[in-house]
Amino acid sequence: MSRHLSGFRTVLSEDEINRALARMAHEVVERNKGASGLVVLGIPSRGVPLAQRLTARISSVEDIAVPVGALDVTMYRDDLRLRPARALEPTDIPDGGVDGKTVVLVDDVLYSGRTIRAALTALDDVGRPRAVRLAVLVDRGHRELPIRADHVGKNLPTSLRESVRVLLNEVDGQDAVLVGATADAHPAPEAHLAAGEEEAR
Ligand SMILES: O=P(O)(O)OC[C@H]1O[C@H](OP(=O)(O)OP(=O)(O)O)[C@H](O)[C@@H]1O
Ligand SMILES: O=c1cc[nH]c(=O)[nH]1
Repeated sequence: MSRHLSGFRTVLSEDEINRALARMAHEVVERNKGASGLVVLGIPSRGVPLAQRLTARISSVEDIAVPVGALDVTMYRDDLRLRPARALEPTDIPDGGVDGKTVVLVDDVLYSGRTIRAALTALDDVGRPRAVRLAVLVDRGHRELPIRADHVGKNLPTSLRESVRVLLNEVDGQDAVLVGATADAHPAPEAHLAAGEEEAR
């Protein structure tokens, strides 16, 4: 159980996160038939350290350096007016860019899919990859857009009233994935609640 959040239960421990990332790294290499031509981009905030960890594992599997960076999607969101203002985070595209490369986007949680839609639009302003793939630590369901992940650490069926919290050492001083009911963190999209749609898919 987390030391930080009462009412939340642990669904992935530090060891389980490490194992999930190791598996995902092998999957990425398998799908790409190696690690050449890959560019890994994390979506701030916690997607960035996850991208760095995933890339380190891919590099060690294949024994080549894989470029890793960050892609901020803040200004590309379609819900800017519906959410509290957020600070911009750095975008850091590795030397060599993304043109003709296979970009692996990395995020901690996949939920409505709107963050990934924004990432695809942000990527348009960076270049034209050969392909874009998506790796997420947790897929909690409840998509609002036709977006799916290629590599998933854990599929986690959730209620719309629950929130998933990913804690990472680099940011939080602890590795864990927690789920719990909350009134504040990731409210369910209004449309779902208005329609009375509540429980796990
Ligand atoms: O699929 P979606 O509905 O877009 O939700 C997923 C996004 O929500 C969280 O980010 P959040 O906006 O909470 O900010 P964070 O990156 O600082 O955690 C999470 O990190 C994903 O980026
Ligand atoms: O529960 C959720 C939903 C979106 N993003 C998160 O980090 N957690």
